[in-house]
Amino acid sequence: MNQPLRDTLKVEAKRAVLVGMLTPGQKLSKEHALDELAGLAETAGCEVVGHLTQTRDHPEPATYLGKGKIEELNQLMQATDAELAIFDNNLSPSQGKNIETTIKSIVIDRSEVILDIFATHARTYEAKLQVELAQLLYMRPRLKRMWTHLERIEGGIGSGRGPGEKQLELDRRMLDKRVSELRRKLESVEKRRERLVASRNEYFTVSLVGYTNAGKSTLMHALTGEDVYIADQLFATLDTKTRKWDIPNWGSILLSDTVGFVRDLPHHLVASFKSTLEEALQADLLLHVVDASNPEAMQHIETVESVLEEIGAGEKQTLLVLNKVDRLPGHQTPGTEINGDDLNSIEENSWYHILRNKHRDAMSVSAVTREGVEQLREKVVSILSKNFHAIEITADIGDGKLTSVLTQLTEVEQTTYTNTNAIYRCRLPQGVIERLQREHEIQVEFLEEFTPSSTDAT
Ligand SMILES: Nc1nc2c(ncn2[C@@H]2O[C@H](COP(=O)(O)OP(=O)(O)OP(=O)(O)O)[C@@H](O)[C@H]2O)c(=O)[nH]1
Ligand SMILES: [Mg+2]
Repeated sequence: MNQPLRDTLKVEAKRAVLVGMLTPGQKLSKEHALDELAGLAETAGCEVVGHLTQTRDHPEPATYLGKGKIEELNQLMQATDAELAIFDNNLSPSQGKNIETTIKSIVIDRSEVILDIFATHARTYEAKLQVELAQLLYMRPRLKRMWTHLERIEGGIGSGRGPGEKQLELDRRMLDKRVSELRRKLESVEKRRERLVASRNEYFTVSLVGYTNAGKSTLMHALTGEDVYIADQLFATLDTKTRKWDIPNWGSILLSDTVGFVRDLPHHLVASFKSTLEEALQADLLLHVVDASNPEAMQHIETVESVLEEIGAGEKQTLLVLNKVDRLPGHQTPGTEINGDDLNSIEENSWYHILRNKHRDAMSVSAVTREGVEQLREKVVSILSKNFHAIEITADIGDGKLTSVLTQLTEVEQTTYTNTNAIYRCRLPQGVIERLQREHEIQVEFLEEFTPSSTDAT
């Protein structure tokens, strides 16, 4: 129905010039400022044929870059035979339009590239709905410009004057209709997922979160041995995947892999993916995976923390995992134990040392060589175990399901029966206790030894 419109968001193999602005607060050097955008553009299928940066205090309101720089961009586009200019920041609809008018080529911004990658990588029904919704919401204020793209592609329908207002109005209405349809469909998928999540409540849950390409899926594979999709590309994983992680003599954890984050994630995308992420964020613990071999690691951590904040998971218990230590300059001891302070071989003053000093509780691992993976496993177990409370559960004797859930979750230390009730003594984390209370008719009493001493003397 709105096929032609969606097509204009497709980046496809195109020769592209990357454009960025260096503002005073920016920590990146001029040479590396556009590295990430290049990665995004290539993942989207573009061929990068040129770079252009401008150092300025503030963007120009109408055209983002200064007038002279736009002219320079124009010349560079011609010299490199580029069809597309990709801006590293997000452009307002009118900035995009103004620049396009001047350079007479398609202009896209960071959001558009990310949306395009998401659209290509979406596999599940839900992810596809989420991406389409985000794309339509992004397009809505830019419809007029999308039409000009289309005209150019199809050789100028409407003799360059753009579509009539009537056509635009029709498109807008069509788009709004599709948006509400998508929202409705997503709602019903979400309800179905909520039921699924509820049925998993017997297990402890841990979620892997982090910047795109940090190695979340690789770590998931290293921990669970299950096959997952791993690729050296941005946003390889879009759908939350959950695998069982068995820990011998302890129990099982459900480990979820999630979509990666990136700086300036399009707002609509965060909103669309919020429900998928929320599911993962119900977890008892988050493992925040960082590519410690990337000089940008510190900024990546900040980005991830602010997205977590935005989706209401800022306060969640989180363990930082510094991954890819095998790639650190000076690293040379595969197979040996590493736990932070032993990494003397790694250059002093490197960003890795700064990272370690700032995050002393972080675990260092390599998901590829598996160094530190065993220690990570122990740490996760010890964190989860620390949350345990000693409790006494009184339940109806007829609740057989509760007995089987409890024996899966924990070792029941003592079971006694009265005529009507079964009383279990065991240890469980707070989150699990709350879930059991929601799902079963039970009374829970916290036993002295593990709860902080009560002021209420009985
Ligand atoms: N050298 C090295 N490479 C790693 C390590 N962990 C992951 N990689 C590589 O990093 C790339 C990205 O890994 P993924 O596991 O797909 O990363 P991800 O965080 O799941 O990425 P997205 O799904 O795109 O968000 C792949 O090429 C991996 O092989 C590691 O510990 N050491
Ligand atoms: Mg992944």
